[in-house]
Amino acid sequence: MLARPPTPKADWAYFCDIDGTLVAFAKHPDAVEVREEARHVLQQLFCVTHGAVALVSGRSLASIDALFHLPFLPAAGLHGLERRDPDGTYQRVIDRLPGREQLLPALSALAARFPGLLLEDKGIALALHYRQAPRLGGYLSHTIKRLVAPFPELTVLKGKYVFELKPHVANKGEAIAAFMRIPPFCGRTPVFLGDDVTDEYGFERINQLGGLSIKVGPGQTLARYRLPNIEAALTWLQSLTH
Ligand SMILES: O=P(O)(O)OC[C@H]1O[C@H](O[C@H]2O[C@H](CO)[C@@H](O)[C@H](O)[C@H]2O)[C@H](O)[C@@H](O)[C@@H]1O
Ligand SMILES: [Mg+2]
Repeated sequence: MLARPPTPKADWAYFCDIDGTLVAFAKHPDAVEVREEARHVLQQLFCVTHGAVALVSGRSLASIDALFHLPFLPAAGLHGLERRDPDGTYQRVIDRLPGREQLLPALSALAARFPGLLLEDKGIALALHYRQAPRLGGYLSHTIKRLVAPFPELTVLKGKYVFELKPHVANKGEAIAAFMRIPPFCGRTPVFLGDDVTDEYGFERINQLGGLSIKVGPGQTLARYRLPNIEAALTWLQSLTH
């Protein structure tokens, strides 16, 4: 049983996952609703911490900006493959997805074959969603394993009703570590809130850095603290800004 995290402090650095942590799941990636409360809490955190807050997501930066409309906010997209630093500089760890020419048509064909599957083309990462066809999980796992076998540079992340294919050169933990090397993050205690298996890289790195790893929702985790749901995560973050 994991404890609730202690009261947040203004001199910590805050890293937040998006889907399942700040925003409730929807049937389609574009159908999520970002509550004004979530935008507000990020803006307030940004002010109170003098900019030491970043979103760390599997979504692309373009998708993050389309959802939150906070283009000044530091963010890591695509599980750390791309980053917007506090000075606004855009960084990409890699320019192309190895095997994209083979994988995109193969996954498109798969998505076209089964109703309920959705292929999200994120450029240097691909996500095959099966939230609306959950019984296909086992079959997709085998099929995708076979498709990526010729590309050892790739990792398959199994998220919530999604298989994400990405180069293994980056992950959320490395993205957090990169932010922690630069102002205004450096020298602070890092905090990371996440809900999914893909956030475990972040929790592991936060633990190494002596920070606070916070799992939002149920499930096995390396995180040292837990908050039961999105509501509790927002309330916890808000308690710093009041
Ligand atoms: O790292 P996160 O910020 O949690 O993003 C993870 C993935 O989130 C999105 O997919 C998930 O949310 C969708 C909308 O609720 C849902 O339909 C899907 O089943 C979930 O897996 C996003 O589409 C992905 O690109 C992110 O990697
Ligand atoms: Mg998430």
